[in-house]
Amino acid sequence: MLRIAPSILSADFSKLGQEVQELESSGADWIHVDVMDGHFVPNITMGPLVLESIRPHTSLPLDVHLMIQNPDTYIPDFVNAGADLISVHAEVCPHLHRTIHHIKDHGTKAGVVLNPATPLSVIEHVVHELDLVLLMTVNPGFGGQKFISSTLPKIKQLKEMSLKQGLKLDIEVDGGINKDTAPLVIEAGANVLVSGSAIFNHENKKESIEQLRGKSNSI
Ligand SMILES: O=C(CO)[C@H](O)[C@H](O)COP(=O)(O)O
Ligand SMILES: [Fe+2]
Repeated sequence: MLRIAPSILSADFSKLGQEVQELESSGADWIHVDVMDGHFVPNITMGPLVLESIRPHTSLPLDVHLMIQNPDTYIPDFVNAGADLISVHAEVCPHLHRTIHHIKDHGTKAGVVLNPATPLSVIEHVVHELDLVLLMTVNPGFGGQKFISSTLPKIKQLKEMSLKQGLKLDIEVDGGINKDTAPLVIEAGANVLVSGSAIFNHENKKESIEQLRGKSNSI
């Protein structure tokens, strides 16, 4: 099932409650929350307190993308703040299996994120334990970057791996997803599309979400 997960990185941070409500009424499936620490990525965004403050404003699943070093330390805080799914970057997890179990032991769904340069081989040993794999289609750190099309074969490869092993795995993509790139990633096998700037720069959020689903061709 295709799901659209708008990233609130492009929202107006002074009214996040209203912004998530509007995304929900515009047809979003999940809310994607980008957590950046200024170390793993050059940008700093939000932490568990912000997640907690938006939690009462939507019943949609909160999809937390941790772009932070030492994620294990902060997992309980994000769980308590209301995360439904927590994804960690393989690049910062020397004990990936342990970290995934740390998330799942809290009753929260677990995902692993791979940068464009990180191969699928790093998740081969844990893929059957995951709820989701998030393939970055830009280098993480900022919204509004250009989609890197050389990531498409990796999406296809992951879809094949998932089919071959009979996994119930969501394949999420993140970065530069808009009405032109959405059909490419869907064709390659992605079923969860994160999109920030394409939704927030559009005058009509409902229309932009429908465009990402391929239900509307208007601009
Ligand atoms: O993880 C991210 C950046 O690291 C964001 O989720 C992503 O960039 C979304 O923004 P856009 O759709 O504007 O590319
Ligand atoms: Fe993200």
